[in-house]
Amino acid sequence: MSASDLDSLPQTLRLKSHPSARDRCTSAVTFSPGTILLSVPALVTVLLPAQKGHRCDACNRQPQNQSLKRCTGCASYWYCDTICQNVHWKTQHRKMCKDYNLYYASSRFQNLQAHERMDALLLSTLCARMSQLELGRDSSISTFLSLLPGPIEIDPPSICGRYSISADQIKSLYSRFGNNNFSMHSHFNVFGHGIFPLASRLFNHSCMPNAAVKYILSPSQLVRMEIVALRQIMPDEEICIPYIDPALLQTRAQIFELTYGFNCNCTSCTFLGILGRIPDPPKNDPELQNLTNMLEEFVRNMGEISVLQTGQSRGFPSQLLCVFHETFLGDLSEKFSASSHEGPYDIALKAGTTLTALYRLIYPSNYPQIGIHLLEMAKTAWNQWMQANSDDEAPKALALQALTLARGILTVFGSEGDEHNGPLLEIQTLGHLLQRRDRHSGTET
Ligand SMILES: C[S@@+](CC[C@H](N)C(=O)[O-])C[C@H]1O[C@@H](n2cnc3c(N)ncnc32)[C@H](O)[C@@H]1O
Repeated sequence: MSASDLDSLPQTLRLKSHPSARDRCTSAVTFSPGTILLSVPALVTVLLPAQKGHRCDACNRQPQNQSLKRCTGCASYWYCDTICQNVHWKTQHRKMCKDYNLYYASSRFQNLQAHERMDALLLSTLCARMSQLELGRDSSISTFLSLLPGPIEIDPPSICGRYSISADQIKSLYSRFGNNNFSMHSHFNVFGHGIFPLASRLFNHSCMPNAAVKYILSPSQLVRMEIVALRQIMPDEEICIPYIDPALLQTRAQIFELTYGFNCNCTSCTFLGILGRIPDPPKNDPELQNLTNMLEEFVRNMGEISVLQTGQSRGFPSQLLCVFHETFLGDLSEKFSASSHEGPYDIALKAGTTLTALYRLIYPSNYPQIGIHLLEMAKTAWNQWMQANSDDEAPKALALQALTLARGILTVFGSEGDEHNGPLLEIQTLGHLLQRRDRHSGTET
């Protein structure tokens, strides 16, 4: 491959060999939590169908107080303004515009499943981009072609537009899709799929990652991916990101094998491997109550570092094994979501407290999902405080405590996605309300 993409690697990162994953990215320095380890622009992106017309097809932002303008050629692509339209036209759309509507309506596209359609559009866009650049001479495309192919060979879908790219080259591009491409999100809601070759080349997976991925949306620019340190990373430590949600405790091994072609041997997988088969959680209330009490107490005494991060299973109470059953987490989240907005708030807060303990066990510290959950807990406790008739100030104290923890975690992750309505803004607003509002008079004190 052209070495240029790796030549532009920040001096703080090193690529070293890995026994089974070819290479691994290590740190050359000590990174503190919240440091941006890498920032790279997308090679190409495609919006989810539900986002079309709501986000700009070039910069992927959701503009406020401004309507998007349609491409006058195909009327199927939307832009903030002529700057975004020109960027997109020059980098990819020119080669697809004329054929897009016929292709989209064709049975060869309509017969595809939703995820295959996203792949077909991303592959078409990648080919359009390649044919507008000099084939193979662009460092990002060379990097993409140097990525490890996925474990299963699948025929590529037929694509939109005509390019001087051979069927073999298209096959070769598509063989890298399943295990290298990214779902992009803004405030933890997925809005599209994107290709970021250098990030794919560098970062292996861990279920206890020390870094996480976020997306920066800016006017007139393609989306940027940033890799953020979740904790202190020491020199020579491998930097890993999560490819999928580590909370998929039972199904993740199969996903790694089928989609990515590896067996994960991170501390979390080692821990679960030693403990063996995960039993079903109890169904009846008293037993469930005992279990949740035990889990919360275990996590309270666990300290900052989870046992799934140390991989040390000695002393882990066997009665707690069933909390790793995916149905346990699923049932708790359902219970919390069902009553966190409209109540009964005490039921939501009880399920939410157990869920916080479970998250602290299965995710590394500062993992953004814990922060998002704590923010929801703070909002629920606020709702309870607003609704209560008594002088009980406990919900307010809980809201403040959850908000402080959420702020700490989400500040490490930093700003990302759309510039409006993000969790950091919600934290600021709720913090302001909690500090200044008197529940009884509804006035600021
Ligand atoms: C996005 S690439 C990661 C970069 C890769 N190490 C390289 O040298 O290009 C994804 C592929 O890397 C390998 N991989 C990633 N994480 C791994 C892990 N934790 N253990 C073993 N292999 C891994 C798998 O082959 C996977 O399909």
